[in-house]
Amino acid sequence: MIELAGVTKRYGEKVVVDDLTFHVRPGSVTGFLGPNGAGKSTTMRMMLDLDRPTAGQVRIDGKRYAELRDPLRYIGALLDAKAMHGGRSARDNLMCLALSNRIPAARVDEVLEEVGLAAVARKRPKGFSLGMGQRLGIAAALLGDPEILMFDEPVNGLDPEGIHWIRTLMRDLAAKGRTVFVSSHLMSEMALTADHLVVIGRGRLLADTSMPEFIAQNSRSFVRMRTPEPEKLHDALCAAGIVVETTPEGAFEVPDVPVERLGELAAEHGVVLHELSPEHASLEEAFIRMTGAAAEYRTGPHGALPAQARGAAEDPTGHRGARTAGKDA
Ligand SMILES: Nc1ncnc2c1ncn2[C@@H]1O[C@H](COP(=O)(O)OP(=O)(O)OP(=O)(O)O)[C@@H](O)[C@H]1O
Repeated sequence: MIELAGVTKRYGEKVVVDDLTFHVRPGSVTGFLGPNGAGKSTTMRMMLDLDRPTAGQVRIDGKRYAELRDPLRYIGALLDAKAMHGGRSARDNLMCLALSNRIPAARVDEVLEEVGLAAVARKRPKGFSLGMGQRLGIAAALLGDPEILMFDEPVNGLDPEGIHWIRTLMRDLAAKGRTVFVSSHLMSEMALTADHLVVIGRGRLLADTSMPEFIAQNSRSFVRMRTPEPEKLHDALCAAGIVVETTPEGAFEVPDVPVERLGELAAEHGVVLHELSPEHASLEEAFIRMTGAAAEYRTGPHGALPAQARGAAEDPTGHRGARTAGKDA
């Protein structure tokens, strides 16, 4: 279990992590989501005692990191896959870590096997592909067989096989009762992996919720209807007890009614339809809406602009209730 209480980090005047309080529990994958620059890596660094909070506390199984005996046996982390010594073999890199943390040497070969790098164990990481580097970083995280695992953007730059492998690994670790904490800026990725979500924007906590709850709240299904006779359609739907929302463009969005029933109703009342389409709110867009006002950089018509220069109250998607058709996540 990882516990954060009022954790804050300032660099000069800038508050990068702002009073974060949440728990990361065992037996599940907790996704740590936020747009670029939200403060995820800084938070993870503070969890690992690589950065000191300006205020607040982090506890690992009730203890401060510095109080942990053999910390790699408690908590293993992939923060920066390039952190390995490029001139030493993959095996030697892990061997150094093992020796300095009183981990048996035999464990090095075990983890190399587990991450699929046994064949290149004697090669130097500087010649490794991005995916091989990530696997080596994960081998280091697994070395102490820790109860808690932390991965910072582990799928970045990986091919589909590598992504699938990491997803499966995280799910397996959680199924074995481990605490798995993984950061990402992609909701779609988390929807496939995480049981629980902690969302931050500009260092602040925006959501701390189970994945099913987030999906239930944000993946609303509805039918979009457009007609040149809006009043007639509106009256017909209201007479049938159906609640509609009108978009700024004048379309109707009707939740929780089958598309067939709406088509039949329109036909019964002789209403001409120009559109009748079932849609889902995408989880990715729900996430963008949630974090949009808190995003540090957003793409404007002239490229990326600091968000504060664009007015924080503005809807980041450019229009109300942005939604897309198609499958969630
Ligand atoms: N040592 C530092 N000194 C000053 N500012 C820093 C320092 N480290 C991070 N920051 C700033 O803190 C903010 C949060 O950075 P952080 O890397 O934690 O975000 P992140 O959510 O991990 O983003 P990304 O997804 O882009 O990695 C950024 O504005 C960054 O520029």
